[in-house]
Parts: sequence; structure tokens; C-alpha cells
Amino acid sequence: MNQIRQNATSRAAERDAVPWPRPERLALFLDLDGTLAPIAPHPAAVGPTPDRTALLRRLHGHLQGRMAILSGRALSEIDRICGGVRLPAAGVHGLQRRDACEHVIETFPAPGLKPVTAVLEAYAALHPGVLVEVKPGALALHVRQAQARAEEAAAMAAELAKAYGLELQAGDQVFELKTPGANKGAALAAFMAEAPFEGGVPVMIGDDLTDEHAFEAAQRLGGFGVLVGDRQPSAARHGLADVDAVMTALAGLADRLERV
Ligand SMILES: O=P(O)(O)OC[C@H]1O[C@H](O[C@H]2O[C@H](CO)[C@@H](O)[C@H](O)[C@H]2O)[C@H](O)[C@@H](O)[C@@H]1O
Repeated sequence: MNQIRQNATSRAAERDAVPWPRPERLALFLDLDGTLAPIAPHPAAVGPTPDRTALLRRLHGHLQGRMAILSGRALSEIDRICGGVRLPAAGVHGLQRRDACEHVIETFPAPGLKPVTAVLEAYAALHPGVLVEVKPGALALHVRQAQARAEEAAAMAAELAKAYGLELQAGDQVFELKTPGANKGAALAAFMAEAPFEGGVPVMIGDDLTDEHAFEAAQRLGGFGVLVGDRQPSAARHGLADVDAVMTALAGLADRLERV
């Protein structure tokens, strides 16, 4: 029993130790919901916190700008939750991308989104708890407050995606219908091809299915992914238990960067 307990403890310790690349090479990519911010009942219930904002500001400075947020949220939402620190970022799973010079590249929204918005809003109006989030180039059908509808909502989202030429991205209690052609992996690769990220070692920290694209891209480009939580399978080579463990690991990294 003690042995089992000891093994579990050492596994947890291994999981919580991120082997950061050398500070001058590290290019850090961070997911938002479920990674930097705990999951909340509703997207609007997530807001900035002074600690998170201060930590992001510190890291961005110490990494000489080689840090970006990769999120399913719109850029405006990323900025709101980051407390107004305007970081390089990919929004809506890469459909929007703001580079280190604050230049924003946005994919033109698919025409199918308009009719699909009407269908989903009519569905949400009939079913309390179902929420439709309209984003630039995508729609999110949230079922966190109506989990009994999850299967039905997944089937409907899949059917609508096929009928209207949209891409389906499943996430944590959400089914997203997106303009095709973007994902977090492509966004990470685009950042890595330009200053100040170029030549760095990419590390992506994320929790959800959409982060898998970025884990794969980070690995392909010489770095690795860090999975938050224990969802499996995952392309991430390292792990952190939860948002608190992420904040602790990032604070430790900031301290280390300060000493360099
Ligand atoms: O890529 P991320 O930054 O992790 O964004 C993914 C989606 O996050 C938001 O939805 C999720 O978080 C909400 C707040 O905790 C939660 O209520 C919801 O159930 C989750 O799916 C956001 O609303 C989506 O637009 C993002 O795509």
C-alpha cells in the first residue's frame, strides 16, 4: 500500500515538473480556459484576476515577447480576461491572429455561419441552459448548463457543419462550428516562423481537445506540449494537474527568468 502511495506521489511529482528549455530559447504558448482560468458555469463568468495579469506581464517581459495566448475565445475576450495586457494571441482557434507587432490577421467568415446562427439560436430559445456564443468566424453551442442535451446537440452540430461547409470542433461541454482552415497548431507554427519566436523552443500548455493541434505542432518544431488534467489520449509529453499547478509552474518560471 505504501509502495503504491509512494509511486502515485512520485508520478504526480514527475507530472508537475515541466522541463523548461533554456530561458533564452523558450517560446511559451498558453491556452486560456481550463489552463490559465478555472472552468466557470458560463463564458462571461470568467474575468481578469490581478495575480494572473501580473504574472502574464512578468513572463512576457522576461521572455522578450516570446509568449502568446492560443484560445478558442475571440481576441477581445482574451484581452478582457488578461486584464488588458495585449499579448500576441490567436483567437477563435486561430481564425484571428495578432502578431508581436500587433498586426491582426483574420480569416474571412464562412457564409454558412449566418443561417446556422438562426438555427442554433432557435434551438437555444427552446431549451433552457443551452447557450449560443457568436464569435468572429465561428459559433459555440454550449451545453454545460444543459448536459442532458449534449448528445442531441453534438448530432445537430455535426449535421449543420456538414450541410453548411463548416468545421466541427468539440470541446469541454461545447460544440463549435467554425470557418474551415484554422487551428491552434497552424497558429503556433505561424508565430514560430516570425520574430521574436523564430529559433525558439515551443512549449504549449493546454487542457482541451483543440490544444492537441498545438501540442503536435510544438513537438514537430522541437518543443513539447504540457497537458493540464488527465484527459487521454494526448500528444502532450508532460502534464500539470490543474489551473493551480499551472499558475505555480508559471510563477516558478518567472522567478527563474528573473534570476537569469
Ligand atoms: O481555447 P480556450 O481558451 O480553452 O477556449 C475554449 C472555449 O472556452 C470557453 O468555453 C469554455 O469555458 C467556459 C468558461 O469556463 C465554460 O463555461 C464552457 O463550458 C467551456 O466550453 C469559450 O466560451 C469558448 O468560446 C472557447 O472556445
